[in-house]
Amino acid sequence: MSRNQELFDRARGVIPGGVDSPVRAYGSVGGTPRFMVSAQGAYVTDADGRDYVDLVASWGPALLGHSHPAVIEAVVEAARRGLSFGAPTAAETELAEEIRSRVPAAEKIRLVSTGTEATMTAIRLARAATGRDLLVKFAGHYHGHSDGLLAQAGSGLATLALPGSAGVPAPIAAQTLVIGYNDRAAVEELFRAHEGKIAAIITEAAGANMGVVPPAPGFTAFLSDIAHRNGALLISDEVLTGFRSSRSGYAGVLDAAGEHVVPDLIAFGKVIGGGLPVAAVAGRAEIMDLLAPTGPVYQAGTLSGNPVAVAAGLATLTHADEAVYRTLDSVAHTVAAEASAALTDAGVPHVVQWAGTLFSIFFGESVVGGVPDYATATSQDADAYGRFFHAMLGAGVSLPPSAFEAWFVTAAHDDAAIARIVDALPAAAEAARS
Ligand SMILES: Cc1ncc(COP(=O)(O)O)c(C=O)c1O
Ligand SMILES: NCC(=O)CCC(=O)O
Repeated sequence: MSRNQELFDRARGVIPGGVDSPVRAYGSVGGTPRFMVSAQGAYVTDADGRDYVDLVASWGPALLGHSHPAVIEAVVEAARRGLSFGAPTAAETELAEEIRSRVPAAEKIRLVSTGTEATMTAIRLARAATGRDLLVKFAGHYHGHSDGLLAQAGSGLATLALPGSAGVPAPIAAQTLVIGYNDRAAVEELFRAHEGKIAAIITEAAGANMGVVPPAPGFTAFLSDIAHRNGALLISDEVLTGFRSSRSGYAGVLDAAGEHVVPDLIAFGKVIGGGLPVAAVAGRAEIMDLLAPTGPVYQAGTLSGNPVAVAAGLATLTHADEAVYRTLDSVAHTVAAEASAALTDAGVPHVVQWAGTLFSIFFGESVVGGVPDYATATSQDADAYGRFFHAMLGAGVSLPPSAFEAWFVTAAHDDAAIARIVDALPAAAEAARS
């Protein structure tokens, strides 16, 4: 028996499903999850000693590649000074300033530990600022696992085909109105039907938890306009896209396309922790100042702004210069083009979709015209993806174990790593077809 299997069997005896986050369980692709023991650059190594070119990147944070020397050094130095003080540190201000320098709409920033906390707090702030309760959310978008945000969510709920979560009180679920992404008429209808009651629209800056589904041109600006005309706020969730889609996240991609949108509140996570738990809620100063201790909205955290985690995030952002984003862009385009060519050669219908340097590939006849929303995303051929996934894994390439996730490249994916991916593609494309 493989060591991975042994560890999985043992884990299942004490951890529900053997995993601490459902997306790790290979639920939709089947098989035994790889238990990782180390990660360096573009590679992860499992308990059987096999290495894989990694296209998961810890689900986003490993922008520079795993265990980047500058990040490890910053973490070790910070750890030597102290693991946690429960008191403010200068580095928290430095990280907040670095975030604001890239995303000016983040006028003030509160650090938390997970993306879930960031969106949860953003919603509480929006409700406090508007004195309203209702929230508009898009089907297929994932904003973490707080009660109000699990209806028709992406990520693991999409993978496991769950419509929502048990254990959410009906009155709380009723505060969230879910509609299709990129559907302007549905948004207009909601604001008509619930006049004066909607606190905020929350949207992923670009959908990336049902596969990558970017906003249609003008859609995000439309959301901002309609929210503001109706006295509601726009919350942009950049937990996944932030500092990955571009240097300034998906906001930077929109800016470059001439669509300048200033969200009232923004959630960040993943890259700003560089692999350790840091996330943030940010936005207009007057709204952010509603947070305690300046305002009446309570939010707190024993380990918020933890010095070791902040050191990892700061080192990651400091090293993520223009050259890093050029590399990410070029690696992503090479991998996507090679994969698409192999699938075309094998006669597998598919479409590649982009959000800046982030992409994913949908398989199946129903997606070739493009995937604008969750209804189309769920029509994809997830079984074909599962066969493709396992063929790639067998050839030493670790893709996200779900058809509903983005493919994450890192700046450490060099020619050798890309060559291994390219060599694996023809057989994987054949497997997807059969
Ligand atoms: C867009 C988005 N928002 C929020 C979250 C939740 O973040 P976390 O897993 O850190 O709670 C995630 C990913 O997990 C995400 O992709
Ligand atoms: N795109 C999906 C995620 O990032 C979620 C990771 C997790 O829940 O473990």
